[in-house]
Amino acid sequence: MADTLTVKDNRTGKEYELAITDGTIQASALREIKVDDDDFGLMAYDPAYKNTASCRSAITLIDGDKGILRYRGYPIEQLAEHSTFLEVAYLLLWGELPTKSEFDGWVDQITHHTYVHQYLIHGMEGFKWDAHAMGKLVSLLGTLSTFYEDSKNVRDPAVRREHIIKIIAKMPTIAAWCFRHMQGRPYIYPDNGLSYVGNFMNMLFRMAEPKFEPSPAIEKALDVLFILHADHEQNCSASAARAVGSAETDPYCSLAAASAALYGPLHGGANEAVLRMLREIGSLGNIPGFIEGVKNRERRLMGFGHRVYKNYDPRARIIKQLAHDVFAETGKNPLLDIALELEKIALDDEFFVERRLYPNVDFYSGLIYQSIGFPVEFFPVLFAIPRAAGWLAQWQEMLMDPEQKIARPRQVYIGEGERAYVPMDKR
Ligand SMILES: CC(=O)SCCNC(=O)CCNC(=O)[C@H](O)C(C)(C)COP(=O)(O)OP(=O)(O)OC[C@H]1O[C@@H](n2cnc3c(N)ncnc32)[C@H](O)[C@@H]1OP(=O)(O)O
Ligand SMILES: O=C([O-])CC(=O)C(=O)O
Repeated sequence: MADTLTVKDNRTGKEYELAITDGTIQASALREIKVDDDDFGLMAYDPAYKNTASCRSAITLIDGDKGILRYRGYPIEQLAEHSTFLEVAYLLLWGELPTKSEFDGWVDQITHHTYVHQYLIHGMEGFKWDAHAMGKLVSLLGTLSTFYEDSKNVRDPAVRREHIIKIIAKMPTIAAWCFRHMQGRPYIYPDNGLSYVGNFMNMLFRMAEPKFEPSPAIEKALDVLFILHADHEQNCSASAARAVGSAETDPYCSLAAASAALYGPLHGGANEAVLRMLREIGSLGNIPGFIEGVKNRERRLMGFGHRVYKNYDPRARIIKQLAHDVFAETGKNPLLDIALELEKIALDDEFFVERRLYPNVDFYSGLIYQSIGFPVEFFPVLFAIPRAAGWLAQWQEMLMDPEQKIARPRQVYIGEGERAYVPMDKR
């Protein structure tokens, strides 16, 4: 049932009637009132786009009040239980679950693009050994664009598909080499006889012959984490990929921009920040003092809160459960008890309840990564690898949308009016 809303353009005095269904102003109504370039009358001021839909999308649905997440209509719980990361990547990018032959073809294509140009190593060698892995990833993704001039032809669907495959295939190789560089160990080349995650882990952890073989439970856990991180509609990094890509920038540079956004501690860098926070708290006895500091706004409880979820993040629930499966193999992470107690206290405290702050995807993931053997600086990279599938799906959808134009928000100018230049000796 549609409601209507009347808005007035104060500049022209014109009135418009908008149809609202389920709290959303319909796109068709918005089209009717679309302003032309010279008409500033209907500009909305919405800092941080809290209430602005920047696009139409058919990829991912979040119902933040109910704590629901679906990729292309499939609930995240079902995908985590039954699917694999490469199948989910296919679903996000091409809209449907693949048939057996489509899937085999997809895996075959990904598998045959895992190698990166040898010269990329020169770029890697330019970094300090202890440079943050995310800084390296951002730079190397941008560098890759210089190897693929043809990727600039973003309006060609065949070119887009080729580079989507290349990026998904090469992300684990670049990430693993960032890790080896950090550790001062020789780079390991891809082994295309292994699974996506198996190959990644071999490139990370192999010491000498024979190849590194993760336990099936650990390999599965990392694959499930990849599924859970693959997309999340118009988050900060996906919006960066769309905005940069809307200038018809190539996909490598668009994803470098997305990775840079993900790096921040309020976004994908929160998984690293959570682990540092848990270490700093150090013991159960320090939790009440820490929580007081949060309530006094001295700091944030990292891994809590979300722009869209005002209920428990469904991924956090799955990851919390997954942690137990991993700890059965690796031994319990000693920081788990601090995380559980923080959650218990926060979910019972008026400050967090009033603001509807719940654990997000980053709250428990780092405990798993640490137990598998990753250093904290590498956690955001583990987020970026699967999120590349979502970024590419969002980037591709943006380019295919006939309504899409270059992303270019307006502003409300609050600076000085016109004034005359004052020579320096008169100031
Ligand atoms: C993959 C992801 O990106 S998931 C998010 C990962 N980021 C984090 O875990 C970092 C911690 N969380 C946060 O900083 C925020 O919750 C964000 C950035 C995720 C969302 O921010 P916004 O939607 O802009 O919410 P905003 O910052 O306006 O917070 C609303 C209120 O809750 C409080 N709040 C939000 N998150 C937290 C938190 N983690 N700890 C303490 N207080 C918080 C704010 O202080 C604010 O309170 P106020 O209204 O009294 O001023
Ligand atoms: O959606 C967001 O704002 C943050 C994000 O990427 C996620 O939670 O996975």
